[in-house]
Amino acid sequence: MMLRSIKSLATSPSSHILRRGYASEAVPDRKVAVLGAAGGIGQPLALLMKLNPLVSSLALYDIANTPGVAADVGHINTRSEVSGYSGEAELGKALEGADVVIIPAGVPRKPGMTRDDLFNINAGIVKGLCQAIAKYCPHVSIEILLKQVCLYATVKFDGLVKLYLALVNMISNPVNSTVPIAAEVFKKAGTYDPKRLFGVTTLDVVRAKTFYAGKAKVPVAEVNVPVVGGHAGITILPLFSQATPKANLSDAEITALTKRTQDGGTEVVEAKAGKGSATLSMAYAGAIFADACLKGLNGAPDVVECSYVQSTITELPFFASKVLRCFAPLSDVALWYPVRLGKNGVEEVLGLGPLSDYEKEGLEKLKPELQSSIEKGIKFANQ
Ligand SMILES: NC(=O)C1=CN([C@@H]2O[C@H](COP(=O)(O)OP(=O)(O)OC[C@H]3O[C@@H](n4cnc5c(N)ncnc54)[C@H](O)[C@@H]3O)[C@@H](O)[C@H]2O)C=CC1
Ligand SMILES: O=C([O-])CC(=O)C(=O)O
Repeated sequence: MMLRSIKSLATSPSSHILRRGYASEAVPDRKVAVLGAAGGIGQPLALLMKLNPLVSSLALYDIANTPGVAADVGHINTRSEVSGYSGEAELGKALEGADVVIIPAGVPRKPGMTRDDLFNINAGIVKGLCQAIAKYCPHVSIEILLKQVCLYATVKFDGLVKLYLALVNMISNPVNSTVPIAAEVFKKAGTYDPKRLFGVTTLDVVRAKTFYAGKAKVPVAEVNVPVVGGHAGITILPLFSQATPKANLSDAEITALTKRTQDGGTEVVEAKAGKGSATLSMAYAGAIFADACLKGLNGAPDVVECSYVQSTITELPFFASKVLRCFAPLSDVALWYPVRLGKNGVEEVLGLGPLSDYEKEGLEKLKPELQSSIEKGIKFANQ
């Protein structure tokens, strides 16, 4: 069987396909689009993506101010070519041919607000952007099956044309609802592939690692902590019982670490006192997750990150957990847990592993809130 994937828009000119050819197999061309690129997260994220050698083309889109950000970041002497796109009329150009689309567009919290308080504004923003992604970001993949070689060297081919969407990294809050909104929009457009839609919960992992290292007095670079569930308050469930390196922390210390991880976003919102929420640490976390997606697309083995994806790990349709580097279909429920990433997006949604009694209790407590946020997103998208 000869299998060849031609990544390109159906509407793209053939020169585009050639430009994205296979001459440099080791580091393929990859286009990353950032939507909301002129914002508090968008700007440092644009900088970090410009520093990523896996990116060959960086498209920066916002409703305003992107030309300046693109000119600034574009002067950095790294591999990628940078282009800025401003206003809805340019959204299509920003998205065309993108392999990874990162969405930090929308309003951030102010003190006293929950992430869900952002729903009314951000749900509409995310819906509109996802409609554009569904329109401009499918890649055509042609699988050619070598059917038969007979005596006279007659060769028969069977072609199978498939549509694949770019990998979508959703940062905009409330993530617990914006990911289901995106899923519904893609379903309506006929472009939904659960392996290719991710809620970015990496910042929860980043925080859990930092707080654990401080408390356990272990080198932060060596720390691993899975964080599962969702991305708001008690739906964020760090699994400190699985943290490595192991440390002998008391129940009270684990409870305090859990609460601090769950309230990490609020800690920043309050410290910024009305000037927004986490931007720098979020840009860092977003860059880590996008890098994992690019590595997965490029075929690197064993790329595992936590992400909020469609999942069957629990009865909830979306759930965050570990994902193995890949992009294959999950099933009907989402919960945030580790996923393995690969050429197609999610290759495998990894299980939760053994939970402590405290974590089991946390898991049961988070389900009603997460379920209702998922339903709210689905309802909005179908109005
Ligand atoms: N997933 C996570 O862990 C985190 C998520 N967030 C969320 O990220 C979002 C962005 O936060 P910030 O960058 O601090 O906000 P910001 O207000 O500084 O930037 C948002 C940007 O989005 C742009 N924008 C608004 N509507 C748009 C549209 N239709 N198309 C494209 N761009 C549009 C704005 O012009 C602005 O430049 C918020 O919803 C925030 O809650 C923030 C931190 C962590
Ligand atoms: O707390 C917020 O509003 C922003 C966010 O999601 C985070 O920092 O985790």
